[in-house]
Amino acid sequence: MNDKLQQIDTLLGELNQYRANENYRITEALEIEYTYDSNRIEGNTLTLHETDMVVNKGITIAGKGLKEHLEAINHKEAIDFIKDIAQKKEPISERVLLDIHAIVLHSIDKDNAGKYRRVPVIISGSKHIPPQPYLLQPKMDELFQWYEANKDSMHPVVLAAQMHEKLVSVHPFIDGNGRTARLLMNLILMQHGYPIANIKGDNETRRRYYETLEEASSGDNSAFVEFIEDVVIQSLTYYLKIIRG
Ligand SMILES: Nc1ncnc2c1ncn2[C@@H]1O[C@H](COP(=O)(O)OP(=O)(O)OP(=O)(O)O)[C@@H](O)[C@H]1O
Repeated sequence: MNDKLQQIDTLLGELNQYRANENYRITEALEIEYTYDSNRIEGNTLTLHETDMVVNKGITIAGKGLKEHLEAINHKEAIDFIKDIAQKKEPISERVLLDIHAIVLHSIDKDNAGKYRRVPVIISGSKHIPPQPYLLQPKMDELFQWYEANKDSMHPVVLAAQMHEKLVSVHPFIDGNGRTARLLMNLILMQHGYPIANIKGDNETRRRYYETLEEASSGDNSAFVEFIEDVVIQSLTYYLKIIRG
C-alpha cells in the first residue's frame, strides 16, 4: 500500500473515534459545499451562500436562471439518494447509476434523464473521443463487470477513483457525466464509511482534475487516482478538524 493510502487509513481510523460528534448540521453544511463545488465545476454560477438559500430555504436568487436552481436542488436530492443506498447497503448496479443520473437531470432534460445518449459526443478541452452510441451498452456492461471483479479486493479509494475515471471515459450521457461520476465515486466511498470527498471548483483543482483525466485517457490513470487520494485526504482532514473540535 502506498503512503497516501496508509495516511487515508490512519485518518479514517481517527475519524471513527469521533463519530459520536457527528450531527446533521455538520453533514448538511458539507453536503451544500459539495453541491456548490460539483455544480461549479460544470459552470453553475450560484455562490455557496446562494446554493444554501436555494436548497435549504427554498429561496430563488434574482438574476439566476431556473436551470441553475434546479441543478442545485437536484444535486442535493442525489446526495440524499446515494446516502439512502449506502445506508440500506444496496449493491451498486447499472440501475442505481441510471437513477442517480435521472435525479441530476430531473426537470432539466426529460428526454435524456436516466438514459444513455444516442448521439456521439466530444469532451470540450480534451482529445479523448468517447465511444460511439452503439458501443455504450457493452462498455457499461464491462464497467460493472470490472466493478464486481474488484469491489472486494481493491482499496475503496482506488476503487472509487477508478470507477469515476472509467465512467467519464465512456461518457455515456449527453449531459451530467461529471456530476454523476462524482456521485458514484462518493457512493462507493460512503459504503466504506468515508465522508464526502469534495473536488473543489477552484481553477487550480479543476486544472489538475481535467489534466489527470486527460492523462488517464491515454492509458495511465495513476495520476488521477493520486489526485483523488489527495482529495480524500483533504476531505478527511477537514471533517476531522470539524468534529474533533
Ligand atoms: N480528458 C477527459 N477524459 C474523460 N473525462 C473527462 C476529461 N476531461 C474532463 N472529463 C470529465 O467530463 C466532465 C465534463 O464533461 P462534459 O463537458 O461532457 O459535461 P457534462 O457531462 O455535462 O458534465 P456535467 O456532467 O457535470 O454537467 C468533467 O466533469 C470530468 O469529469
